[in-house]
Amino acid sequence: MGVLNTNRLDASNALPALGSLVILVPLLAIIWRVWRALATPLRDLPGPFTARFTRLWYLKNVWRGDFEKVNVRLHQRYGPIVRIAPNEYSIDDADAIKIIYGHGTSFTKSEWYYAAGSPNKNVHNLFTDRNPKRHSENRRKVANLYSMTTLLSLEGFVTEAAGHMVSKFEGFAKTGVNVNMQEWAQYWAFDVIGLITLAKEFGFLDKGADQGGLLGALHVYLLHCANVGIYSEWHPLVTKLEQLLPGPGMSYLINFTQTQIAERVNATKGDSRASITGNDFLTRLLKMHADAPDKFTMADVMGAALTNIGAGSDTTSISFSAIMYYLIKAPNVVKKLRAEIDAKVAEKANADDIITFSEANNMPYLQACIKEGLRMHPATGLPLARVVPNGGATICGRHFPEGTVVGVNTWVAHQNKSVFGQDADVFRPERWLESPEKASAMERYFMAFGSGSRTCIGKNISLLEISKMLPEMVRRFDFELADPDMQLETHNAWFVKQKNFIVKVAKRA
Ligand code: HEM
Repeated sequence: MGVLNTNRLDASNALPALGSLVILVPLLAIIWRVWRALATPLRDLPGPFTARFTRLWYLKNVWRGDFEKVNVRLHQRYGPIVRIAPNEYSIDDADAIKIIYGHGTSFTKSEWYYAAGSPNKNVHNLFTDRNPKRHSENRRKVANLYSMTTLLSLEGFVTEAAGHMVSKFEGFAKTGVNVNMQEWAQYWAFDVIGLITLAKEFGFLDKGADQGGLLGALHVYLLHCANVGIYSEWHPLVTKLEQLLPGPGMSYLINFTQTQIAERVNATKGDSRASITGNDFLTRLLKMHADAPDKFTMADVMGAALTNIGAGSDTTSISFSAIMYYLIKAPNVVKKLRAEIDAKVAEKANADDIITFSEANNMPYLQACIKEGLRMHPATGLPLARVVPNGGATICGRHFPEGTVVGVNTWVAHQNKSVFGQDADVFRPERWLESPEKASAMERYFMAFGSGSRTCIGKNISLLEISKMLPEMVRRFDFELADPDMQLETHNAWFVKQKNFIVKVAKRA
């Protein structure tokens, strides 16, 4: 009894103490946030009011899925520097690119990137690594594989997948079904990357459907990066919770890649000479491993294969769909483009053959259309966040203390009227062909593939794929929106993906 009584006494004492804590902790948190907002030397910089005190403003707006538009509006309202979180600023200034992203700069990727990789801080990949020395060592190991010279030796795979996509679209033209362009572009992009990397299509084009829940899993991954990245200290816990979600998801991707690697290793019985005869990425990666097993481990082989497969489909399909969308909306551009393609095709020995990369590269208007589509709708839709290095840095004439996070959102950059002209919001490929000076000024602020030492390693893969696929679509088919009044809807979860880009396809009249 006595013991019971004591307990009751303890509990009644504890309650008010707990109550005080419940009030005190949030109060201290508020005081600390207000103090931090007032104490920063950047307090006069503009931005949404709540973003001064909490990252929740940024999280709420990213979660809504249209941050690229919000970000453009913020700069229209507040000017070239806008606060988007207590210690984070979005920048719109072409001169800032060299300072923040230029080769040799000491700016590092921000904590946001931690949530895009493994929660285990000892596991790194090219995209997420925030250690510049280690990143550049690892990038150097594989850079040659992504050079255009190497990739051109894989052009046969790209031709094969383009042929497959064309035959699918011939089928759609016959049956007259509505086609979700972004989805089919993603099936194609997955199968090309499968061929380039493993000499095998994943089966997306064949089946016309997601394989193994991969697309769903990538979507969850992207939602995670975009949102959890803002509170990346929660990354390990949220990752654990996500593992409880049903479906094979990312494990399908990992298992598929692992199986392909194991099959190839078994087939060649570890003898790298047998695999030298092939020329896909895996063959080359296994050869690099055989030549220097300590320097290029099997984990490096797996990492590079996974990078291709994980990063190569959303980006390429969004970009390809964007170009197609703007072409459908601009019949005059299509007319001009077709004239260029037809003239090139007339020089081919066999008009039905898929256009070669060299032919595509010699079509300036085609290249301008690709560039303009990538400008109007770049794949990434959040600021590419970097940490100001020791000693601080001056950006837009303003000193930022070390540790501040700054970034340029590609959507903001590409809508800058002082760089791209008063008609920056119009799809007009001609702007890239008007004068070399103008083109190089725009090039400086063209960030579809990022910038500097962390620029996209897969850029050449995508340009090779798109340069061959786009002219085939344009020269063989007529496209129109299934609903002529359709307003394009997108969702921004790091990548700005089209949601309702549904088209009708007909054989070219
Ligand atoms: C049109 C297609 C593509 C677009 C628009 C695109 C866009 C980008 C952008 C903007 C970055 C910089 C990100 C940052 O600074 O945070 C980037 C980096 C990267 N991309 Fe791509 N990408 C595309 C295709 C690919 C492909 C096909 C691959 C597959 C190999 C790939 C792999 C990577 C990797 C590994 C990085 C990180 C590079 C590094 O930090 O060293 N991308 N990409």
